[in-house]
Amino acid sequence: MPHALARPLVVRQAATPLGGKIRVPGDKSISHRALMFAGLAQGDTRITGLLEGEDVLRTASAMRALGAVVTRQADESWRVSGRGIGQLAEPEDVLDMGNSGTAARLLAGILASHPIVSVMTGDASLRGRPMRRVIDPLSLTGASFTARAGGRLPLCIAGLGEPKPLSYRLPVASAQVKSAILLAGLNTSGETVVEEPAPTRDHSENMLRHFGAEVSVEPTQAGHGRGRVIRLTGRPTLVGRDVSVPSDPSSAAFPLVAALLVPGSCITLEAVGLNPLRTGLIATLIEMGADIQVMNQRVEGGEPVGDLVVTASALTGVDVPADRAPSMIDEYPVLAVAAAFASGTTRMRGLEELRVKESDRLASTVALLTVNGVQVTVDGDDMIVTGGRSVPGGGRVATQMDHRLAMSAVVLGLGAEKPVTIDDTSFIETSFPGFTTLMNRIGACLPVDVPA
Ligand SMILES: O=C(O)C1=C[C@@H](OP(=O)(O)O)[C@@H](O)[C@H](O)C1
Ligand SMILES: C=C(OP(=O)(O)O)C(=O)O
Repeated sequence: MPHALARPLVVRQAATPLGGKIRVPGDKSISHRALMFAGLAQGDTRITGLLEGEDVLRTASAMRALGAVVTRQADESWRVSGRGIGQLAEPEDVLDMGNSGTAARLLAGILASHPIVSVMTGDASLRGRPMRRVIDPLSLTGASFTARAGGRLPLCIAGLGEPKPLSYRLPVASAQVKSAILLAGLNTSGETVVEEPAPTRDHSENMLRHFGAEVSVEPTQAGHGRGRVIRLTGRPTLVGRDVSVPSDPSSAAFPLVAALLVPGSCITLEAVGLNPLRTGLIATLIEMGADIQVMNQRVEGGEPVGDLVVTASALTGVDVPADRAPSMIDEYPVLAVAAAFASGTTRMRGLEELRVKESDRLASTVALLTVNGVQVTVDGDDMIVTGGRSVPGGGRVATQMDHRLAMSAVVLGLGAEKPVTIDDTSFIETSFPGFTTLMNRIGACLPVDVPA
C-alpha cells in the first residue's frame, strides 16, 4: 500500500526522441562498501562520486553511530575517519537501515565481529526480507542473533571481539552474504574462506585489496566449474585511501532501455561501471539486437568504466540463461520491459532470487506488464514475456516500496500507447536521486513535483 508521502506519477509516451549526454549517480554497491571499509580502516578516506541515495545515507549514519567520522565536504566528496578493525563503538540506539538489503546484510558482518550489542531494523519492505542467509553463517563465528520469526528484522546481535574464522560454502550466489562473511573475517586471527557457486559482483574483494588486505580468488568445481573460492587473511591493517565511485550500471539501465524503446533516440551515458560481473543486461540487450556502443573504455578507481552510446533499436526476444542472473540480478524488471517491446518471446531463466528483493520482483514485474496489456507468464522460476512493437499501457502500477519497479514502470510508460500511472515513485530516491531531472535532461518530459 502506498504510504502517506507517496509520490504518484503519470507517464505519457515520449512525443519526441530522447537525446543528449548524462552521467547517472554513483554505484550503490561500491558506495556502501567504501563507507564500511573506510570506517574500519585507520586514517582518512576520501570518496568521490559516492551515491547520495537513501540506502547509502543509511550506511553513512550507521557508520557514524559506530564511531567513524563521516562528513560530506564542500566539494561534494565524502571524508571518513576510520576507527580500525575491532575498534568500532557500540551504537546507542537502534540502527535503521531503511529499504536497504545491502546495508543490513553487510553491516551484520561488521556488528557480529565486534564486542558490542546492537539492534538493526528497517522499513516494512526490509523487515520482510530474509536475514537467515547471513545469520546462519555469522552464528558460526560464535556471535549470537535474535530475530523475529523467519529470521526477519528487527535483529539483535551480540558480537564478539575474537570471532572464529569461517569456512563457508554459500547455498545461493549472493554478493551480500559473501561480503558479510568477509567483513566478519576482517577481525579474526585466521583465514576466512568463502566458496560461491557462481561468480557474484566482486567489489568487496577489489576494495579490500585497495585498502591493503590480502585476498585471493581461485576457480572451483562448484556450480559446474563456475564456482570461486575467496580467501581473506584476518586482521589486516586497512589504511584509508582515495576511492572513486563509477556510475552505477544498474541505474544506467533505465535511461538505456528507454533510449532503445523510444523511436529515433540516441543518448550517451558517461563513465558507466563495466565490471564484467555487472554487465549481463548489456550483453543480453546486444543479443536482442540493441545498438549499444562502448566508447572510451578505461579504468577509474580500480573498476573498468566506459561511455555507452545507445541508439533506438528493433529488439527481438531471446533466451536468457540462468547462469547470467548474478551479473544482472537487479536488471530483470527493466529487461522485462525491453522484452515487452521486442518481437517474439523472451524467456528469463532461474529468477528465484527475485522473490526476496524489495518486493517479490517476479510477481511485481509480472503485474507491471499484465496491467499494461503485455502477455507474461511464470513457469517455475522462469519469466516468459511475449512482446510486440507496441505496448497498450493504460495500467496503474503498484510499486510495493520497490525503486526498480517504479523506474521500470516509467520506462514502460515512455514507450506505451496509453499513459501509465505509478502509485508511488518516492522509493526511487533509495538508489537514483535526481532520476526525474536526468530523464528530463534527455527529453523524457516527466511531470516534476511542485513542492507544496
Ligand atoms: O552486494 C551487493 O551490493 C548487492 C548484491 C545483490 O544482492 P544479492 O547478494 O542478494 O544477490 C543485489 O541484488 C543488490 O542490489 C546489491
Ligand atoms: C536488491 C536491491 O538492493 P538491496 O538488496 O540492497 O535492497 C536493488 O537495489 O535492486
